[in-house]
Amino acid sequence: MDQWDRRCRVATCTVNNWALDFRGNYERIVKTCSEAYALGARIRLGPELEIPGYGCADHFFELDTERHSWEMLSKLVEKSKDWPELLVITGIPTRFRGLLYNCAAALKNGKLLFIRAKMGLADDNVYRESRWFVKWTETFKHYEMPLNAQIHFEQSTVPFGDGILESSDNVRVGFEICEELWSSRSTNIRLAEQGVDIICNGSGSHHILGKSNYRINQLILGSSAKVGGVYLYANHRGCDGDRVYYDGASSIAQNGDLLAQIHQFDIEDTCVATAIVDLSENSVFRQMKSSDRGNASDQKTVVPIRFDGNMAEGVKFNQKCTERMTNVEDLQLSPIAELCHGPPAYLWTYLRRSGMVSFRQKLIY
Ligand SMILES: NC(=O)CC[C@H](N)C(=O)O
Repeated sequence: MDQWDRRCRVATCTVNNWALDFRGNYERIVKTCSEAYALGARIRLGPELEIPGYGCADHFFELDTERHSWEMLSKLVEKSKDWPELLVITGIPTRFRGLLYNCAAALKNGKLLFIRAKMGLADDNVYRESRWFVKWTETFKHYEMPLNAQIHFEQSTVPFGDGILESSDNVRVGFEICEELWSSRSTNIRLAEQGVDIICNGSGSHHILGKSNYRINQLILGSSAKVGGVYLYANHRGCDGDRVYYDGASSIAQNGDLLAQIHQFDIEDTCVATAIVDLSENSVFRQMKSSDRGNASDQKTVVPIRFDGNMAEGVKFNQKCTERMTNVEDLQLSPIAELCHGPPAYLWTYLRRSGMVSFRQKLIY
């Protein structure tokens, strides 16, 4: 049974992580978690495969990539005791039954809660995910996965697969990893049918002219306007391990409204955005659509993975919910503005990653 005051501060972030920079990536993740926590957030979402970096390419064939990622995850789980009320969602490759999955990991206050495996891989355009990963196919099914005893955790197993998390105060958190949103069978539909309050999408989505606006306006806002709920989207920024450029624009939406969006082409290493959302608004929004209520009532009830701690607390009684953004024009660039801001941002991150001090460009031919 829902409680009445269900306001909660949620956080998303853009992180300029680099393929195989395990320590640096860990530090950036810790920085964003600390910032989100200091701002009073109860959940912090990071981008896809955030721990090793999205663009590790054939390094995903090397066991060292998994091993160092899991070493960092173990450190992060320990570190999460510094933010006891914060649910941290990060990204990590995980081997289960001998197969490698692209996963989101959920952890809180020293405990690894769930490893959610990606259910639709990206192989179009510059993406080659099925070269390294397999997709998880068992909808809303998860298994107890034994943890590697060589890496320190205070627990010996963790649920692995597909599922929904539920806090002590019944806030439901679900996962839709990057490509799953782009697919016509988007996961957010069945998450909403299970009453999920907060949908987390950690992504590794690269820049193409106009793509960012499509991603936010058509996919994130379009989906959230259809199925309702809070949508947290986090994307990388920078070059990662590839020649492509990831263009951030991490955002927070609720019931079709944009509440926060991190700038597409900033050059900071990390950015955090938060919003105060009233989760009761999700119920009101969904209650209004009888067709979807009918669809939802047809579905079998999924037993959630419960975790300790309240999500809908910490917002003071006089703090208002974040209002819908009205200055989207400043954030959602025109194609000309994207052409002006994109290449300098790309050159900056490329220069920084290469360790050089400048570019040499012949001006006279
Ligand atoms: N990493 C992914 O799953 C990429 C998904 C999607 N095709 C995009 O370009 O953003």
